Formats: sequence, structure tokens, C-alpha cells
Amino acid sequence: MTKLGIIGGSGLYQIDGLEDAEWQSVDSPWGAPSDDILTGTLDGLPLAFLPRHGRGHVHAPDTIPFRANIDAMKRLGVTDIVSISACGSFREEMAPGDFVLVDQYIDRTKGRPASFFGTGCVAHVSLAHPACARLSAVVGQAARAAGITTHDTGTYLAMEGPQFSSLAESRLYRETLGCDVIGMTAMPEARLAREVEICYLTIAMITDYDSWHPDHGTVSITDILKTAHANADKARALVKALPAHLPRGRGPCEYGCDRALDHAILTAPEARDPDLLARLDAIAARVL
Ligand SMILES: CSC[C@H]1O[C@H](OP(=O)(O)O)[C@H](O)[C@@H]1O
Ligand SMILES: Nc1ncnc2[nH]cnc12
Repeated sequence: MTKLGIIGGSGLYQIDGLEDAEWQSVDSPWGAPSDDILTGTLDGLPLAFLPRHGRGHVHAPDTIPFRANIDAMKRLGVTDIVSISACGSFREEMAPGDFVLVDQYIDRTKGRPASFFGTGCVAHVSLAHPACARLSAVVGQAARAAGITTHDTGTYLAMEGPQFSSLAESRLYRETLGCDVIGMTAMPEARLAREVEICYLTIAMITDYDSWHPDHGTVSITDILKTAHANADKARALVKALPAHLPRGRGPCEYGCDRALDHAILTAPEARDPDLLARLDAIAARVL
């Protein structure tokens, strides 16, 4: 049975229209999630919504408790995460107001805890295709049905922030690294979603042209927030359109997202750390 998780970014701190809506506090051995999680159903689809920065925008990109957030989603039984992020654009044709379905990432974040595994239980999952192509196709259909201009692929540069990029960095990411969009939060979120075997997709909601564009000057938070608020209405329209496109029942993910931990754990059973294993109870129960 599909259970949809939505992670809302800057400007998207709640969603409307859920039946049996309830803000639930979820305990995680990885710390407190960014906020309580709004659960309910939308047209019969079970859904869990978490504002990534917390209501009131409490967490900075580097203090978001990514592991607690993803562990909490897993504990709630979420099978698919659609993660929504305000992003800058490196492409003229990916204009403010457009949505980009991210399929690749370049991770330039620094020092954020990026794995549930480590000493005492070492695991290596594949991240060659971090986004779930099945989820991306479904979200693309729903976004178009909601009248949103949507680009089907894009490479996301995850920067550390919280400051925006210098002009030289912006040009490097666009011209040398070939990235399409930029933000501060999709990593390590995408890595962690793969480790917990949840199908995952980042939707980049374009708010600005970062600082490379000769006609747009430097990126300003005031302009970003104006576009982010308009984008949040589109994001809510997209969420409303999703249940009509997302099948309720589900077989195995055809791209293997839900089996990412098969053969991934290297530590011998007798050498595993019981404390770490206890913290992995929700994450790796299927294989431990
Ligand atoms: C509001 S501008 C910078 C801020 O917005 C993005 O957050 P999110 O991905 O959660 O929408 C960006 O990554 C920065 O954290
Ligand atoms: N230009 C930009 N750089 C990083 N994060 C962003 N979020 C929105 N716009 C951004």
C-alpha cells in the first residue's frame, strides 16, 4: 500500500485538505525531527507531511535533522517521498515559477551526517540513480494536470550555504559542472532516503536565476520569498493532483529503491554494534 511522504521546503510549511488531519509527534533514535508530522488522507491516499525547516522556519540548511526526519517517515510507513525545494536556476529555460523533477545531484555540502550506517554496521548502497524514475513520471503527470510548467530532468547542485553562491561559484556550477538547479537541502536527504529504501524525488521549484544571469543581477532573499510564496500555491495544487495519479497498491519498485539494502551490509553479524543495530530498528529491519 502506498503511503506518500511530502517534505515541504522554504515557503511550504503546511498543506490543506487532508481528512483526519493530525499533527503527530514522532520519536526517533536519531533525534527530534524538524517538527511534528501532519498525517491524514487525501482522496483515500495516506499521507504524511513534514516541513523541513519546521513551522516558522526554525532550522537552517546545516541544522536540519535530516536523519531524524527520514527515520520518522520510515517509522510512519512512508513508501514514497516527494520532497519540495525552493531552488535557483542555471538555465534560461528553467524560469522562476517552473518546477524541475531532479534526477541527479552533485553534493557540495560539508560535514552533515550523511548516513545511518557506520562503525559497527557498515553499509554501501548504490546512488547512481538517486531519484525514483517511477515516482518522477507520476509526479510529472500530476504537475502537468495542475497546469505547472515542468521540466522532466535536472541536476541539482547541493551547496552548503547559508550564504548564496559567489558569481564565480555560480558560473562554475553552471558552465563547468553542467548543473541545472541549486539549493541547500536535498543532500543528504536523498542519500538517506535511499538507505531507508524509500522511493524519493526532489521537485525543484524555481525561485531565481542564482547570480550568473547577466539580466537578473545577484540573488535576493526578498525576490526569492515572493516567488516561493507563489510557488507554494502551485505545490499545494500539485499535492492535490497527486492522488489521482499515484496507484494505491504497489508491487516492488521497478527501479529497486525498496531493495537498496539487499547485499549492502558488510559487517559480519558477530561484529555488529548492538547500540547501532537498535537505532537501525526502523531503517534496516527488513535485512537485519
Ligand atoms: C529561501 S532561500 C534559501 C533556502 O531555500 C531553500 O530551502 P528548501 O530547499 O528547504 O526549500 C534552500 O535550499 C535554502 O535552504
Ligand atoms: N539561488 C539559490 N541558491 C541556493 N539555494 C536557493 N534556494 C532558492 N534559490 C537558491
